[in-house]
Amino acid sequence: MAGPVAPEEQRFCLQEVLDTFKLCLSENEEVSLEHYVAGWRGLVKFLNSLGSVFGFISKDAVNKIKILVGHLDGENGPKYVTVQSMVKYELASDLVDLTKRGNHPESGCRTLLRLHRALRWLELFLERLRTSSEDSKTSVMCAESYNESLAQHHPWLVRKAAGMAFCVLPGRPAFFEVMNVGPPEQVVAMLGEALPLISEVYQVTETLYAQHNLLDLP
Ligand SMILES: CCCCCCCCCCCCC/C=C/[C@@H](O)[C@H](COP(=O)(O)O)NC(=O)CCCCCCCCCCCCCCC
Repeated sequence: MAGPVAPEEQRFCLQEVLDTFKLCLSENEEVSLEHYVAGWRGLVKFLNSLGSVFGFISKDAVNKIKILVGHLDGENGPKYVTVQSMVKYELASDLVDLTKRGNHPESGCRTLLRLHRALRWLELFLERLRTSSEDSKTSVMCAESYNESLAQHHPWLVRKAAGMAFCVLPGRPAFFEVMNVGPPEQVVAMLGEALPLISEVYQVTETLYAQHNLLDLP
């Protein structure tokens, strides 16, 4: 017998979230900020479903999402339609602190950069999950991915706290279950489809930021 239907937010499926990253890229390789933010919202929901230990991480992500939504919904919203237009607009209008923190601590450029770096972590972690075996440890895969990416931008205390949170990640079977995609083979297949799209969004943003020397924004 089928159980009671879970409320909408508990039934979400990671595939839908990863699919939003597909919507991010337009034909001319521009990254839609609205879809980018929607992708992150879904990931945060997933993170929250893993437990309150991850609260400090999701809180920071939510803050960043809010800042970007504020720009999107603000009076200059049309300038924030794509990451490309945002970069162009904020640089041309001197709205970015380029070398040290100053008058623009909430620029779209520096805020998105934080999520962009986290997207690299996601790419590395999902690739490890995809190629993992039944007895692989999610905590180890997560820590390795973090050390190769985000950790390089975090101070000691944040790295320590993140490392502690990783330890309580559920094991691979339970983790796959929370993803709510289906049996492990299906999770692996879904990841195989989603990953190239996530990498592409990452690469396009990375190239854009590199071209404008924005990869180290304070
Ligand atoms: C599944 C386990 C999830 C582990 C998440 C790994 C990422 C660990 C990041 C730890 C960040 C700690 C919070 C503090 C961050 C800030 O200091 C720091 C710098 O900001 P600032 O320059 O404004 O000060 N912020 C950041 O680097 C942004 C972090 C954003 C992290 C978002 C992580 C979302 C994770 C989504 C999980 C989805 C997993 C899906 C897998 C199937």
